[in-house]
Amino acid sequence: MSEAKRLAAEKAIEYVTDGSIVGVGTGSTVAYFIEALGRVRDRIAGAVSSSEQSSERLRAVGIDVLDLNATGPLALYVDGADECDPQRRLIKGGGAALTREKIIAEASKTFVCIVDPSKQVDVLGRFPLPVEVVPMARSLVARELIAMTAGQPVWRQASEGQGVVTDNGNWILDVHGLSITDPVRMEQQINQIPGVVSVGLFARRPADVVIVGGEPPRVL
Ligand SMILES: O=C[C@H](O)[C@H](O)[C@H](O)COP(=O)(O)O
Repeated sequence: MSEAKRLAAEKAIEYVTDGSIVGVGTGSTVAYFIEALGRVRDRIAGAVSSSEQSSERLRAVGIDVLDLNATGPLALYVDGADECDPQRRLIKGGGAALTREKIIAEASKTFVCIVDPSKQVDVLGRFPLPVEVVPMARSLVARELIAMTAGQPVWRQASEGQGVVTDNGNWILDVHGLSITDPVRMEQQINQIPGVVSVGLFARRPADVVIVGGEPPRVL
């Protein structure tokens, strides 16, 4: 699948406009995009990054990483996804970067999502849905998620008893066993639980364009 990821990432370069600041997501597909963006770095004014990992990769290819508070709205955001439905609604956060990704998606005029064909589904939910939570609310949020969704929340751990810590200092619950027939509603409901920082459903603000890597790439 890495060739499909690379093909999707390279196609996304066509959406980059001269002199712009590009929003950049996180993950293995985005790593190919950063590589490609590095080759055209003289055409752009810099990037806003959704994670420490991507910031490092961007700097390594000679791209300035800027603060979203200083840039204003962005023309373009390019990011991967864990799942994508036919309406371009997404599950994201497999790399724990969902909150910053949601912020950059909201700040951007055009959100281009780059995926390999394995990410396409008819109904979201096969991939466990990530929810970023304030650590003290982990159990509370897990109970509320069970009551609300009938799914099974699992605390994402780096090792036994050690939660994976997001770039924002929080923890992740991955909700298994969902079949998300109304993603907009589920996104709204989960966002209302006290202690939830954000949920990895991108339905209220779906991608504008999805590029599925292949020979040739398909644009949805
Ligand atoms: O938190 C991580 C992001 O949402 C990624 O975009 C997502 O997990 C897809 O990653 P990958 O391109 O590595 O499959």
